[in-house]
Amino acid sequence: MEKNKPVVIGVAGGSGSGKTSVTRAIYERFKETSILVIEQDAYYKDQSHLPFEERLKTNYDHPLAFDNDLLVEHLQQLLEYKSIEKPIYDYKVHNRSTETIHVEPKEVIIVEGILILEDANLVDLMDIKVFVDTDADLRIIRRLLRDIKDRGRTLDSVIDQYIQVVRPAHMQFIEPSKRYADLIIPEGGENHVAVDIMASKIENILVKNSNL
Ligand SMILES: Nc1ncnc2c1ncn2[C@@H]1O[C@H](COP(=O)(O)OP(=O)(O)O)[C@@H](O)[C@H]1O
Ligand SMILES: Nc1ccn([C@@H]2O[C@H](COP(=O)(O)O)[C@@H](O)[C@H]2O)c(=O)n1
Repeated sequence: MEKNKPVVIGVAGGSGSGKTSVTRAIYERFKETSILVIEQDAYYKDQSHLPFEERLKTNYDHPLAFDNDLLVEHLQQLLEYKSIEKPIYDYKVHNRSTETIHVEPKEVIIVEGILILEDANLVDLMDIKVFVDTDADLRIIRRLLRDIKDRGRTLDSVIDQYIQVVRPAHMQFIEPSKRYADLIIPEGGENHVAVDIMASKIENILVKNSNL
């Protein structure tokens, strides 16, 4: 029997906005069905040719930092129910690992990342586009705590990167991409009403696709 077309949900938003929390909340709803998550961060360009000191200088909030061609190719493969080898990203060394993760296709695909609504080729593949909208003060506080705890950063480096790169790129690229969203979710994964609405929309699309 032929399989239904998978549903693709894009979860965008600024760094620290709560994209991962929203993604996790949706994942929990569909984990018994068939769901996978693709993080745009896994598709940061390979920088193995650069020494560590040079990799520190990369602007990781600019669209050109990502290998979106590979991300689009992988999404197209998953839409055809073909498996992929997803890259693994290491924030501590600012580079991809030499290893990959084998990902089997699923019925629900979540693509999550700061700049996924900025690329028309990615947007074209999405059935539902979400933007997690959280005030800048909360985003920087969350990012500070997370980057020091999980990503091997110092207080000074997080503040410096935020002022020099993250904030300007947010205003130039991320905030304007909000206009492509179908749903704008204030505050992230704790917004249970928004998560309920998304879950029922995903259910509807799954039913519709099964009747095609
Ligand atoms: N509603 C919330 N209240 C408090 N902390 C939160 C909330 N949502 C997320 N966080 C925390 O903020 C940090 C960033 O959230 P995350 O979901 O990873 O954001 P993003 O993926 O958009 O960068 C994480 O450490 C997370 O635990
Ligand atoms: N080597 C890197 C790569 C990325 N970043 C930052 O990560 C942010 C995106 O991740 P979120 O989970 O916060 O959405 C982005 O703003 C980059 O600045 C980094 O610091 N180092």
